[in-house]
Amino acid sequence: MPNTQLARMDAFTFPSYSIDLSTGEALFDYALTGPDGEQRFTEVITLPVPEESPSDAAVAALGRVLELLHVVAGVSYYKAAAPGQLVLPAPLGPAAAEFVTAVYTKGLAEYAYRNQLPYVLELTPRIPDGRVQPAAEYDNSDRRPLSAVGGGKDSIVSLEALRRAGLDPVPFSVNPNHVINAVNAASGLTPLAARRRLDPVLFELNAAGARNGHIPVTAINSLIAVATAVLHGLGPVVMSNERSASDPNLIWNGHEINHQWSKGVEAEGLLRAALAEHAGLAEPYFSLLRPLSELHIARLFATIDRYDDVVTSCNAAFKLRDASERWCRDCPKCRFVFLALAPFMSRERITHIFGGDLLADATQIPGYRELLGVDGHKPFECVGEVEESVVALSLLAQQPEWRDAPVVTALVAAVPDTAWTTAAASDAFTPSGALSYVPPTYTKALHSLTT
Ligand SMILES: CC(=O)N[C@H]1[C@@H](OP(=O)(O)OP(=O)(O)OC[C@H]2O[C@@H](n3ccc(=O)[nH]c3=O)[C@H](O)[C@@H]2O)O[C@H](CO)[C@@H](O)[C@@H]1O[C@H](C)C(=O)N[C@@H](C)C(=O)N[C@@H](CCC(=O)O)C(=O)O
Ligand SMILES: Nc1ncnc2c1ncn2[C@@H]1O[C@H](COP(=O)(O)OP(=O)(O)OP(=O)(O)O)[C@@H](O)[C@H]1O
Repeated sequence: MPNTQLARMDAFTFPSYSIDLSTGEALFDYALTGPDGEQRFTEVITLPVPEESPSDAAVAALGRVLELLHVVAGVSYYKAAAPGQLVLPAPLGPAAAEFVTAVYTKGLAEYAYRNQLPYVLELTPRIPDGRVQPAAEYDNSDRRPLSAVGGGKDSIVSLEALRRAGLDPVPFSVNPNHVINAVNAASGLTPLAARRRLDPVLFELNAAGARNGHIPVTAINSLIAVATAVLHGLGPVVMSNERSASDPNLIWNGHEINHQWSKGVEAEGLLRAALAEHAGLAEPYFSLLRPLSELHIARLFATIDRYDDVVTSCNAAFKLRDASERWCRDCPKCRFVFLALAPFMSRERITHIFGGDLLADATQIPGYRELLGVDGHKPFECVGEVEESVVALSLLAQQPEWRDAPVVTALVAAVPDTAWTTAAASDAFTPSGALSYVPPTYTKALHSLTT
């Protein structure tokens, strides 16, 4: 379909979804519609099939979770045209409606900013009239947790914390790649995996110049994880989203633009409320690491060495095509994670993990200046706060092994005095008492690593 026709699309709809419980395959249909006709899409999400048939209560709760997933996974296709009308398939209660609205506005905020589409930030979904049948309560909070694994340091810290606390986690990933498979193998735990296949038509439209940009992928992966937990009779989904994920990159037209919005605490609270209201789930989902800074998580990761040969946080390794083998060593995320880990491990160990020493490479200085707030705004990537980077630098500047590294000396000279003052008073290693949804049973898991 030519882009001129896509540009005239005026509505996005959700024709149908279905699931085959014998294969775990769910089909989610979408349509962009306009005066020139419609463009249909089908996304295929395949859940792992449990050995034992799920109970009727689990099947009922699963159906409700999939209704939310159907709507949320539509963001990938909506963004190809960004029409003004978002026409939801069925009535929703207030909490589910608030969550869905936030996914399409706040979750697409970076996309709206980069494509200069301010109306996306104000989208109000059209919700069919009618009352939603209240969901039966489904309490699986005392079962084994499903722990999302992304292959990076954060999910490894959660997995080990849960294991040490005797909570017997089941690792879970969507489309596990070689990195995630290697992390799971290093854990020695038996994982579950779901598959997600975007409609290939989307890639054709992208190649032809359709609108494109970042989507709130964690919201999609989270709902797939919750669906898997329900289908397998497992307990809460445990994420590894840190406290700085809630902080925006910039403000645009009065709106916060946050690359990591669906990893943030607002999204977590909205998703929990939507799942309680729409699917009856009592304790479906939380982030174990929410009270911690990235720097604190890095310090905890340094105490665990069984994953050194496999851990990879670089997003380039997670591309659908042309993925890098492990760390690319030249992106904001590689720079930040190296800086955050370096104060807590030997130069030899970190060079082994990354396959190189970023702080010995002067070409990295401009990228580090952004992370330290000397130039530009916080990059659109999963990186910690400027303050955390300055605290890490201040620790390195005191260590004989690191203080003369070319990047460290250049950055120490570049950082303004005010930043050092702020870093000196930083609470980077004090778990935050602010909003967190970690239930009491799981607080001990966090304590097992932080104390
Ligand atoms: C790996 C990565 O960072 N991808 C982002 C990149 O996409 P790119 O085209 O370079 O590669 P692919 O990921 O292979 O995607 C190909 C196209 O497919 C579309 N698409 C992909 C996944 C999806 O769920 N929906 C889609 O529509 C899209 O059109 C791609 O062009 O740039 C894209 C545009 O900015 C980003 O959208 C890609 O991000 C992925 C969705 C992704 O998985 N990114 C995570 C690594 C990521 O950024 N995580 C954030 C958390 C953000 C959140 O709120 O959840 C983080 O860790 O901070
Ligand atoms: N493919 C995936 N399947 C399921 N969950 C995922 C996947 N990728 C990431 N996640 C989860 O999403 C959340 C955010 O991912 P993120 O990439 O920030 O974490 P990470 O890989 O654990 O650590 P790091 O920040 O070091 O990369 C984490 O809870 C992670 O476990």
